[in-house]
Amino acid sequence: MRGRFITFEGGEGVGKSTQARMLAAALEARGHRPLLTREPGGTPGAEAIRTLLLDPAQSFGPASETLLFAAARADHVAEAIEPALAAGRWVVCDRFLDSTRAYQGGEGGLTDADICTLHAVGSRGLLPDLTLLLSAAPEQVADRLAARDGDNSDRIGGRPADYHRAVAARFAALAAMEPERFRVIEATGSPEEVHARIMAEVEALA
Ligand SMILES: Nc1ncnc2c1ncn2[C@@H]1O[C@H](COP(=O)(O)OP(=O)(O)OP(=O)(O)O)[C@@H](O)[C@H]1O
Ligand SMILES: Cc1cn([C@H]2C[C@H](O)[C@@H](COP(=O)(O)O)O2)c(=O)[nH]c1=O
Repeated sequence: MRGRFITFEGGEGVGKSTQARMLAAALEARGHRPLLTREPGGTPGAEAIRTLLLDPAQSFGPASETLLFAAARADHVAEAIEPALAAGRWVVCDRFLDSTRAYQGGEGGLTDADICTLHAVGSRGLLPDLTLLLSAAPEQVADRLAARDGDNSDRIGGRPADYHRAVAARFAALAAMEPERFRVIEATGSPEEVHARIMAEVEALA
């Protein structure tokens, strides 16, 4: 039986990586052998593209930035995600297509339709079974981010607050457009409290 594909989405510092690790551990405790992975990245080639994309010393126009995310994803899907799903493993991925739609869509580069076309060509249109959108106001996670990053934001995380507000609005719009795939998870409270909300959604999937 094909495995399940679960993605975590949301803005900077809302707790996606923390919750992805907690979900993978919970699945392991239930006897699964999940693949825990991330974007951009997850394969040697995609990790190399990640280094380029997040390097503050690099500069890309909106279209080239979008194409690089799509190229990294195509490699990740072909080399890691699809083989794991085909082998019956669950895949837990920290960011995926919806991050490109929210971060690069509407920024003067490619349209949402263009991004979905690229995904159809590069990654055979693979969509998650469940997308967990972690939601918290930027001011609610500002302390977390400051403690984790200090002044060391990457090329995209370091963009102005207005950009990140627009990203949050696009995530919310995507979740409203696809309620069958998305679950919006309140990301405030302790990691354990957020994890319990997530497990309630994952139980419903299994
Ligand atoms: N529920 C929580 N309460 C308090 N701190 C948290 C919580 N969840 C995560 N953190 C801490 O906040 C910081 C950001 O969390 P994490 O790296 O999981 O977020 P993220 O969404 O993956 O961020 P980014 O997209 O910027 O990589 C980390 O230092 C983490 O330990
Ligand atoms: C997949 C993807 C990511 N981004 C941005 C979002 C973040 O600023 C970085 C990734 O860093 P993280 O610490 O691993 O969350 O990249 C993006 O703009 N578009 C995408 O498709």
